[in-house]
Amino acid sequence: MFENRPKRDAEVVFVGRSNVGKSTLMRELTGHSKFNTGKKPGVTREPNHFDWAGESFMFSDLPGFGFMSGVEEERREAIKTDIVRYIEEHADKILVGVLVVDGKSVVDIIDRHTGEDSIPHDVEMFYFLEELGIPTVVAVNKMDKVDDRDERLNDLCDRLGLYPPWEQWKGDTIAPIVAKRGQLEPLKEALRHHFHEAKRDDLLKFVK
Ligand SMILES: Nc1nc2c(ncn2[C@@H]2O[C@H](COP(=O)(O)OP(=O)(O)OP(=O)(O)O)[C@@H](O)[C@H]2O)c(=O)[nH]1
Ligand SMILES: [Mg+2]
Repeated sequence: MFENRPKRDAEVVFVGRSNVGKSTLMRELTGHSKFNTGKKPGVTREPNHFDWAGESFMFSDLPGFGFMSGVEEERREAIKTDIVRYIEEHADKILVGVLVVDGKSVVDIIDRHTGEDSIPHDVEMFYFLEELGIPTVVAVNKMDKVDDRDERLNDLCDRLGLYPPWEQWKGDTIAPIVAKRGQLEPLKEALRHHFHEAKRDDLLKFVK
């Protein structure tokens, strides 16, 4: 599983539920249209790596996790296990993990899945990246559909254990974007911040 990974020493991975716009985001970020996007969740089943000849860097769009209509529970669990293994295995190469969420629905989904002994996928993935010591940016996508912007973003911070107001996390952790329209500057800014922190200013050109 996931054996098509090019050998690169620096990588940014995109993770998130199915249909949140990961592939759209990759397409906009790289200016490349090879990524399949679609209305139907579960479009991406294998990682999509975007690398450059002669460069040590790549972006990787990992498959979506969580509910996908028409995909069996067992298959969904297998995809999630593969994602977790992939990240663990390549943690030393992963400079930044980008958790992509749908700004309109993420808080409701988190609240719906928070139980006595269950933790929602998005929150779990955020903590998982943190535990591995991978700097994490939450790309809050589809902000074009959100009216109560500040309230939504503050609620999301609260659910992720980040002390509100959300503005405190701007620039490194919380990045509201509209991938569909190429409005990605907050995410690019956060990526530049983390590249710089990792002493990889040579990579800034990929997020200009
Ligand atoms: N309103 C709105 N829709 C968006 C935005 N970005 C992506 N979409 C739409 O969301 C749907 C899913 O986009 P994808 O990029 O395929 O999502 P994905 O996360 O790669 O999905 P999987 O491959 O199933 O994991 C598409 O219909 C996109 O056009 C956005 O910023 N705003
Ligand atoms: Mg996709």
